Amino acid sequence: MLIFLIGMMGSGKTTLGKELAAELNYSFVDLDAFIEEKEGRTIAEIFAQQGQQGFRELEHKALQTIVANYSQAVVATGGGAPCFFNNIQLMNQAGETIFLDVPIKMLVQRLSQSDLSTRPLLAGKTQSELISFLGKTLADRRQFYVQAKHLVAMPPYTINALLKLLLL
Ligand SMILES: Nc1ncnc2c1ncn2[C@@H]1O[C@H](COP(=O)(O)OP(=O)(O)OP(=O)(O)O)[C@@H](O)[C@H]1O
Ligand SMILES: O=C(O)C1=C[C@@H](O)[C@@H](O)[C@H](O)C1
Ligand SMILES: [Mg+2]
Repeated sequence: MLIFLIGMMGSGKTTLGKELAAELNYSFVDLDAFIEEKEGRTIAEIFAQQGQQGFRELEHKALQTIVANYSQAVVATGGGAPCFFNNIQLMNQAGETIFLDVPIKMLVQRLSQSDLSTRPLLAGKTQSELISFLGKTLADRRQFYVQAKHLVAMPPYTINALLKLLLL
């Protein structure tokens, strides 16, 4: 089975995805890391050199490659991945999708403690700019995120709760 974790930057896709994959004895694939390795460039460099549109094209191709090459994996997607091309349908057809729905306040708390320079859409933003950007972005993206087959609202999540959701 392929399991895709989707949600905003800071919602815990990478953190939780690693734990879930270890629990299931599945491969763990981080879409952003997969793109960086394939390209030999960081996400920030790709944005700087090719813009967001160029990055979204690489992201779509990477997702197609993962779907074609993995059968048992937990995939932590990038925050915007479900919102471009037909990526959400692609993931829903290929496996199980879980939307990690985390309140903006908590995203801000977590992200302000992390390195924003690796996240080009957030780099250089003040705390109040971060709050308004995340609020607006989540409002735009929710229509895609809610197409996931499963929704987990609010932390704390437990691995057991996720396994139950997936009937595993
Ligand atoms: N359940 C949790 N409880 C507390 N902190 C958490 C939890 N999950 C993640 N974090 C923290 O929040 C930050 C963001 O988590 P993580 O990188 O897993 O998010 P992400 O969804 O993969 O974000 P991105 O889309 O930017 O890759 C990290 O600093 C991480 O330690
Ligand atoms: O939310 C987004 O649009 C992004 C999230 C990150 O995971 C990266 O995929 C990139 O920084 C863009
Ligand atoms: Mg991540």
